[in-house]
Amino acid sequence: MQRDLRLAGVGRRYGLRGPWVLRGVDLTLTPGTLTRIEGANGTGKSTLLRILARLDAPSEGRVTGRPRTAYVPERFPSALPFTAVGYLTHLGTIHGLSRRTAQRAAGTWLERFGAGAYAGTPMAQLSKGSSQKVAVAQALLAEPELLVLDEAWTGLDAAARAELERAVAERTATGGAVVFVDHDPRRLAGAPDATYTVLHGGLKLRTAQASSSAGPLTLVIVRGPAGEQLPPDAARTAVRAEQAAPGVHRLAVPASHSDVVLRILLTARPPWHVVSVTPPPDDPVPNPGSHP
Ligand SMILES: Nc1ncnc2c1ncn2[C@@H]1O[C@H](COP(=O)(O)OP(=O)(O)OP(=O)(O)O)[C@@H](O)[C@H]1O
Repeated sequence: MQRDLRLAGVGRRYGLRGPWVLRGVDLTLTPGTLTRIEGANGTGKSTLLRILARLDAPSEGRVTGRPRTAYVPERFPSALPFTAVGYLTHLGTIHGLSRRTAQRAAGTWLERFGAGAYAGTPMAQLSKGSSQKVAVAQALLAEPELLVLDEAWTGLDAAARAELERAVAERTATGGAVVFVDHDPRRLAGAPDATYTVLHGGLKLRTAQASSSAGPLTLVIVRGPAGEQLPPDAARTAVRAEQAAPGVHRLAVPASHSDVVLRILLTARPPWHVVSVTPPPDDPVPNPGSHP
C-alpha cells in the first residue's frame, strides 16, 4: 500500500461557480512526520484537512495514496445513540479490530484521557470536553497511519491536552503521519517537521526542519540487555544515539518526544534499564548541535 499521501495541483470550490477556496495545492505527507497547517479564519484549513482525510474530494487536481486514516473534526457530532464505550467499540470494529480488542482499546483510551468514569454514559449526556475526549479516542483507537486533527485540543482539560500531545508523538515515533490545525501557536511547538500557511488559496511552506533537530533535547542514558540493538522506534526518534560503553547507550531526543522514547524502551521485551534522564535547561534554549 502507498503510505504517502500526495496532493498534486489540488483545488476546491463549493458550487460550480463558487470562489476557489484552495487552488494549486501540492503537499506530500510521509510516514513518521508531523505537519502543522496554519492560517487565518476562513482561509481553507478545514477544507484542506477534509481532503487529506479523503472525506471530501477536490474540484480539480489529484489525491494519491491510501494510508489508513483517522480524523478528528472541528465539530464532533456527539448526540449519537451510544454510550461512550459502545461508540468507540463500534468504531473500532469498523476499523477492523475484533470486538474484544476494540472494547479493550476503547477502555484504555478513555482512561488515558481521564474519561474512564464516563465509559457507560450515553454520548448525548457527555459534557463538551468529555465528548471531545471521545472524539480524540475514536481517532487514536485503531493506530491510524495518518492522523488528521482539526482543532482537536479545543475543549480538552490540561491533562488531556498533554496526553494528546503524547499520543501524537507516539504516532509519529511509530511511523504514523500526523497533520494538525490548532489556534494555539504553542501547540507542539518545535515538534513539526513542516509548517504550512494557507494564504490566498495556496499553501506556503513556512518552516521545514528535521524533527530531530527541532527544539530542546533531553539526554537519556540507557542500559540494554546484552547484545541487544536499540529498539528501531527509539533509534529513529533520537537525534543522536551512541554506545558510551558496552550495552550502555546515550541518546539525545527531542524533549517533546522523550516520554515516548522512554515508554518504548521500558515496554521493550526484555525491557531496557533507564540509567538517567537529563531534561534540557530552561534557559537558554540549547543549540541542538552543542551536546557532546
Ligand atoms: N460545505 C461548504 N459549503 C460552502 N462553503 C464552504 C463549505 N465549507 C467551507 N466553506 C467555505 O470555505 C471557506 C474556507 O472554510 P474552512 O472552514 O475550510 O476555513 P478554515 O480556515 O478552517 O476556517 P476556521 O479557521 O474559521 O475554522 C470559507 O469561506 C467557508 O465559508
